[in-house]
Amino acid sequence: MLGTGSAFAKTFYNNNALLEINGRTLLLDCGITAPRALYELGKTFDEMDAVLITHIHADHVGGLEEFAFQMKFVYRRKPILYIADTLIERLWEHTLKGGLQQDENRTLDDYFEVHPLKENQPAELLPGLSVELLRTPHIPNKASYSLLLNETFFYSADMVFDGELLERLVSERGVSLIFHDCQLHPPGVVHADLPNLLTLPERIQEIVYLMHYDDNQPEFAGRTGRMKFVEQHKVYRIENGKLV
Ligand SMILES: Nc1ccn([C@@H]2O[C@@H]3COP(=O)(O)O[C@H]3[C@H]2O)c(=O)n1
Ligand SMILES: [Zn+2]
Ligand SMILES: [Zn+2]
Repeated sequence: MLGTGSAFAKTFYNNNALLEINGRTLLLDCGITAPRALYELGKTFDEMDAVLITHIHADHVGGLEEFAFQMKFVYRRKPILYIADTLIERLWEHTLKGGLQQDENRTLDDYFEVHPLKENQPAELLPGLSVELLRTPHIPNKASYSLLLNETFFYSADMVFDGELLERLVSERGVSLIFHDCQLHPPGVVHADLPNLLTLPERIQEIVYLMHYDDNQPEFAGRTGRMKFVEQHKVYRIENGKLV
């Protein structure tokens, strides 16, 4: 985990991750703090084979301008950008164009090999890694996509609590591991809050790991039921859909 913090956290970096599989690396969201977090882990943008964006908030896309510029002018390579088809225009027009456009014609395609993803359609993003985008509620009228990785690992984008979805993912889709954003203090208007997550049955809590939390997270040690916190800069090994 590059970071496990909320958008406003200062002692934790933005909730971004590296997914490594068969020698390839996917950057999972690229927030404002991603360049710094990579640097502290001794990694460079050149080590990323692709980046996947869940939704357009700065803690998930704010590092993309530096990523694009470094890849173009330092590493001289076009990385793959995986993103929902519905977000492509918005990402360029509303987030990146101001910094990246240098002449009239320069677009997202000049910096990234853009691979649009469709929701509910699994795609193999790296050899051995399938990803299905699930549109989950975050901000009204603003698309945000959680991820189903290799059919077994649910990684929430920012989303409000949806206990029924989690139940269905476990009982009908065979999900065996859940990393979920968690706002520690209610009310979770645009995120799942801890009291809501604590209403999950224990058998689901057992497989839930909490992330995207505020700086006061240490105060909540021992107050998360059967759920555990995802830890920043920790490497998690996942085999057959389970942490090992
Ligand atoms: N309608 C909104 C929009 C945003 N926010 C806060 O701003 C943050 C943006 O990044 P985030 O990680 O989605 O968390 C959002 C809320 O803290 C919020 O609380 N309500
Ligand atoms: Zn966020
Ligand atoms: Zn968000």
